[in-house]
Amino acid sequence: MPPSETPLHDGPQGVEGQPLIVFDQVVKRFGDLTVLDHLDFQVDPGERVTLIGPSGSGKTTILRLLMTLEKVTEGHIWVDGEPFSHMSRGSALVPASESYLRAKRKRVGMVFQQFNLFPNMTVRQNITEAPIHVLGTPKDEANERAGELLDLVGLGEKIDAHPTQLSGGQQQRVAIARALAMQPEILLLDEVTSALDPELVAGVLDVLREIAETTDITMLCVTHEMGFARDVSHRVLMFDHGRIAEAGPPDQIFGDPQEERTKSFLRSVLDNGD
Ligand SMILES: Nc1ncnc2c1ncn2[C@@H]1O[C@H](COP(=O)(O)OP(=O)(O)OP(=O)(O)O)[C@@H](O)[C@H]1O
Repeated sequence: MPPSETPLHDGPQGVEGQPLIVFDQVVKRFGDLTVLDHLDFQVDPGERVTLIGPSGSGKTTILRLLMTLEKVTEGHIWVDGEPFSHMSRGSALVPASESYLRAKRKRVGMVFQQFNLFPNMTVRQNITEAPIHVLGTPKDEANERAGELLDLVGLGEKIDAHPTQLSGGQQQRVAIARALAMQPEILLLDEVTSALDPELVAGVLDVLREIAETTDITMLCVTHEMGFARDVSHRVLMFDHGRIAEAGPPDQIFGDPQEERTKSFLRSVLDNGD
């Protein structure tokens, strides 16, 4: 799916043919450190985008902004034509309030490197907690959906287990099911296999491949798993110092990169055996 050519300037309107996510001149600073530097990019509905680039180039910060865990320093983020980092007040955009962000956050699911499951809850409770308490889903319906999602990630028989009884790969598959239980339009994946023993990586990637193939969820994925990125993404963005150094379909970025920074980054990843 090609990236949308829709211009940014009239304010995206959330109609068919418009991008789902727009970063418009986004700057993110932590103190004196500029992590994202007037960043512009767009993601279409259903598009799967992989973010690659050296450590510290700002990839995780992009996901955290979309999860509303960070706030932009300058610029704007739009989702489905509506302000995401800000909210409208009359004709002006003002910084978003916590309640506004909480409502927006429901559209986005994130899976982290560390699985972050609640250790005192069963697998079922981990998955149904947010749908019941945030979305108001009836308990029976949430339980039924938890069972379906656990089947999808191949863990149907673990519904009453506790996270400590599961391997890292199984915990991460539960974390994927938990993110999907909120029925997000956007799924953010941040190095989801980095904390796993090598033999557990393939099982998690297979689950994500299946989700990519069988749903139209929009995915933004930070990963060093280049084979996976090549298989599932429509587009790869190579970041360097908070800007996009190169962007294109995976065959081009991995097979025929144009920028020296992309070439040296890919060489370093391959040298590390990833
Ligand atoms: N809360 C924070 N406070 C201060 N500095 C931060 C904070 N979060 C991130 N940074 C800094 O911002 C820079 C970009 O971090 P980010 O995690 O987005 O990079 P990354 O490209 O995802 O790197 P990696 O591949 O190592 O995860 C880093 O220098 C990091 O130390």
